[in-house]
Amino acid sequence: MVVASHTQECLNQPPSEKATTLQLPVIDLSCADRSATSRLIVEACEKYGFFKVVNHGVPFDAITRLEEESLRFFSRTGPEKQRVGAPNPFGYGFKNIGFNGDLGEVEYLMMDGSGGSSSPDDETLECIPPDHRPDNLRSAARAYVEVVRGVACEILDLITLTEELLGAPSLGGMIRAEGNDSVLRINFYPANGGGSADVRPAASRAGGGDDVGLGFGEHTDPQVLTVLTSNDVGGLQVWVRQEAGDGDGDGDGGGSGRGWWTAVPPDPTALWVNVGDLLQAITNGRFESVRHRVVLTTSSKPRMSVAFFGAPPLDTLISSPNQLHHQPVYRPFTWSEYKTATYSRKLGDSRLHLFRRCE
Ligand SMILES: O=C(O)CCC(=O)C(=O)O
Ligand SMILES: [Fe+2]
Repeated sequence: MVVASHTQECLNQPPSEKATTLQLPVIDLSCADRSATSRLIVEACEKYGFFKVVNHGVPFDAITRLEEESLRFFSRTGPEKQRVGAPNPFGYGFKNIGFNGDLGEVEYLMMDGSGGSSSPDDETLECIPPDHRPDNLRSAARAYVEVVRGVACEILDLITLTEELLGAPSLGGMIRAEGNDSVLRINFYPANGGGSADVRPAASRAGGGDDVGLGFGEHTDPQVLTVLTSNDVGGLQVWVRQEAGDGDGDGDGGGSGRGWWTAVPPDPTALWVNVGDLLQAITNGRFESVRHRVVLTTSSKPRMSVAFFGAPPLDTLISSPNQLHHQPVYRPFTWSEYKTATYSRKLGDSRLHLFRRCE
């Protein structure tokens, strides 16, 4: 999938095309019929690469505690926040998303999401004076990772119940494995896109739109699966391919292929799941990793989101089971190789095509 990078030019500029609204799939994880749930998840992954999860079992308290502690952290002064170190890989970043010049109106914290007993960011924190250490935030993040990782594994286990994947190596096992490379990212987008509502360009105001800038540029997540939660401030948009949706937009807004940017209505009680690039490769392209972005609005409240990115240990070989292909689309590769390819490119750049087999 070719993904256009719109990020650079768009800092503080709302994207020109408007998002449509569309009913996105909702999965009830408490449903006792696991095969029916499995079918619904597979259908959602094939059609949208994205779905909402309700009755997921993550206690609302765990989410609100993490949000409150995160808000406390992001309310500190810039120099205080920077004391936790740059996000390399764990730490605090702002405006620069990643290492290759991508910019967004976002502050973020990268934390270990592996659920392992000793976490690499413990060492990073050793050098920070105790009164600057976000200890409460870290314990809230650990508690949250514990449960959200379980949800990610359950969803992956449900996917492997489908006939074609029966007998394939367990997808959930990849994220449960000792040494899994999962991470937690807490995003904080300023109210009013970081300025007053009047920062909107005239064209946007004339159109009656309330978008004020780009929080997080268009991209796909490189890992297996992302589980996202946010507060009640919207901004997330997903790209729905024309074959999947019945959107009423003009259908050629961004990236490759025809489709629509679709606004995801915020729901702090729900989780949202994105198919990542690795899952696209494992399913031989049957699932498509979803392109998404965050467009800031005139909300007087900051948007906060917490993304759990489920990833296997670095040396895990990514390949699709025989049942899923006559012709494998991608050559086998390790997560480590893929990660290197991802982090040496820009946020919106296409990466999976580098791993396609030569025809
Ligand atoms: O803030 C959001 O809703 C999305 C963030 C995101 O896409 C990411 O952290 O990869
Ligand atoms: Fe993302």
